Amino acid sequence: MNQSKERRILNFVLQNAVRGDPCSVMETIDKYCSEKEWAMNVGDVKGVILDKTVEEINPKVALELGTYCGYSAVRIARLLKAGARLLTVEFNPEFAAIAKQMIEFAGVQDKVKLLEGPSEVIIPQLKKKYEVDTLDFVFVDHWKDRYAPDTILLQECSLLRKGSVLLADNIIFPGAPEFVKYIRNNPRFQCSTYLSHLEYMKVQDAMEKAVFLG
Ligand SMILES: Cc1ncnc2c1ncn2[C@@H]1O[C@H](/C=C/CNC(=O)c2cc(-c3ccc(F)cc3)cc(O)c2O)C[C@H]1O
Ligand SMILES: [Mg+2]
Repeated sequence: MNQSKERRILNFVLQNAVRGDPCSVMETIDKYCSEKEWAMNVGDVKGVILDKTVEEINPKVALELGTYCGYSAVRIARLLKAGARLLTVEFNPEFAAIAKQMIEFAGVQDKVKLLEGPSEVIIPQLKKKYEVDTLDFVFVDHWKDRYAPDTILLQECSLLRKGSVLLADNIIFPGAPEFVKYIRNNPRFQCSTYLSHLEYMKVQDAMEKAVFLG
């Protein structure tokens, strides 16, 4: 059975990146996806916005929705301080298996817990099953029509506290119009938009930062 693109990306990393070096893994994925096969990683341009946001917050507990191949999980985890952790959610078993290997190869597995399943099932389990009190940071990068319902679900599950920060990818391309409408008109969130470029392309994209006001 022929290999998937995601499997080819992982193999390229295993053969060309430096084991235990997160930056090497990120650079290798970015090289493959800009030169050989495009893939929907947050990438090196928007990745800098993600880095700056994580460094500013210095989260103890971070959540990612949409692991895919693990590129942003590695990107976020490399910046987490000792004792901090990233929970990342992925419901496609093939992607989860690839991401797991990517995260282990990068050497950040002690900071990352990959939770396999749909976000609408995992989010309500975070407090009891995964011992989360509240989330300091949430990177939203899964199916775009899930951004708004999951933001509402996070609030319903009391997982956000005053100052919790959401960062959502792809606000322009492919776009998440319901989410943008919901979050920008919601007095409980302070929003800002970071204009950027779609991963590996000259196309414009943006990320939305939303601070929960409690
Ligand atoms: C609800 C739920 N629960 C758990 N995992 C979930 C989930 N919904 C998706 N996922 C998982 O996240 C990943 C999905 C991410 C969705 N991201 C995208 O669809 C996406 C698409 C593009 C894009 C841009 C230009 C184009 F021409 C074409 C596509 C760019 C991006 O940065 C993206 O994140 C993989 C999927 O299995
Ligand atoms: Mg994205």
